[in-house]
Amino acid sequence: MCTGVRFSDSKGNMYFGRNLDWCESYGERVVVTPRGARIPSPFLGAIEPKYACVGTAIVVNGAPCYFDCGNEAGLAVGGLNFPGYAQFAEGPAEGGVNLAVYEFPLWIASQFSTVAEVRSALKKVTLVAKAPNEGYAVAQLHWIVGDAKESIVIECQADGMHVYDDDLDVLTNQPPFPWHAENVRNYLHVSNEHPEPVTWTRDTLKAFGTGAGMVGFPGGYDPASRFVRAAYLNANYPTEEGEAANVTRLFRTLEGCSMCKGAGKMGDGRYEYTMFSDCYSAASRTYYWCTYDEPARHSLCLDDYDLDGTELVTVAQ
Ligand SMILES: C[C@H](CCC(=O)NCCS(=O)(=O)O)[C@H]1CC[C@H]2[C@@H]3[C@H](O)C[C@@H]4C[C@H](O)CC[C@]4(C)[C@H]3C[C@H](O)[C@]12C
Repeated sequence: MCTGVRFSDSKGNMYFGRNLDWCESYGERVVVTPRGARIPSPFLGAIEPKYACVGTAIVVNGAPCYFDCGNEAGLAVGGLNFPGYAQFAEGPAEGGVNLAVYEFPLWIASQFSTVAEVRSALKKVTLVAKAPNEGYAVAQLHWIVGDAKESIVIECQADGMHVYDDDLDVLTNQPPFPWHAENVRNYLHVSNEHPEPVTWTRDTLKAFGTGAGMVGFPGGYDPASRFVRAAYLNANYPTEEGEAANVTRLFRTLEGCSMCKGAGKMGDGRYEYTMFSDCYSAASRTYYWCTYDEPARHSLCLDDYDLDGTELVTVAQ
């Protein structure tokens, strides 16, 4: 499963990241798309970036198929599994903007600078069930898109595209986002306060220790439990100053939702675990990541690259 999180620091700088929970690698890399790149697109002809972006992707026939990415203007997007609900158009619609599912994150990050712009542009978009080539399936995803101010969730189902304001700034997996937003209301009693002693009959009861107000906090790896955990941790993390502390905040929040090998099997018997975690810092235009086997963080700063270049830059993850 996957978990995505967004927040802004006290100066209004966005941090956006995700856990990639899965069982196998696709040979993904960290990929920079500069403004001068011309990305082949099945329905548009080419995507011409207005903004350079960086994220984790596979590159198929010159097209970066991003799992998630952030751009130089401070907008970021992540795709998370949504099987059983995701449904895309069989073919392109007449008029409007037709996009293959795999190019959606690139299109968002390369064309827009704010969530408001994306929300408005989506009115004309049809997402078409098209894979990058015959070697891949169409990914069954929904997406979280964030900027310095807000985030939205985009879900395409049998009845069309839904765009939800995400006032919790988190996303996990199925069922649809409105269900998770309601389910969180079951956890209003969960609190970080240390409970005062109470008297029941003639007994005075004292808390065992820190976390006593969190009994009932869901600990599972299922999407609903991770959604509640991510929303609670994101809402309660104390304000931090500076890039390093805020990057740590993002990674620690994700860690609170991460999956350890052995704990949960997929339907086909393989273990699912947090293969990598990442964080895009809009202020420094830096993409940070770490993997399951190597938890030390790596980073790539967009400013270190020629953002007017024409070639994709690919870095081992
Ligand atoms: C599996 C990943 C999502 C992880 C997740 O949410 N798991 C949930 C598990 S569960 O169902 O809820 O059990 C998704 C996120 C991005 C996806 C990839 C990206 O969309 C890029 C290409 C797109 C191609 O169509 C398929 C391969 C692919 C390389 C995708 C493979 C896979 O679907 C990825 C890696």
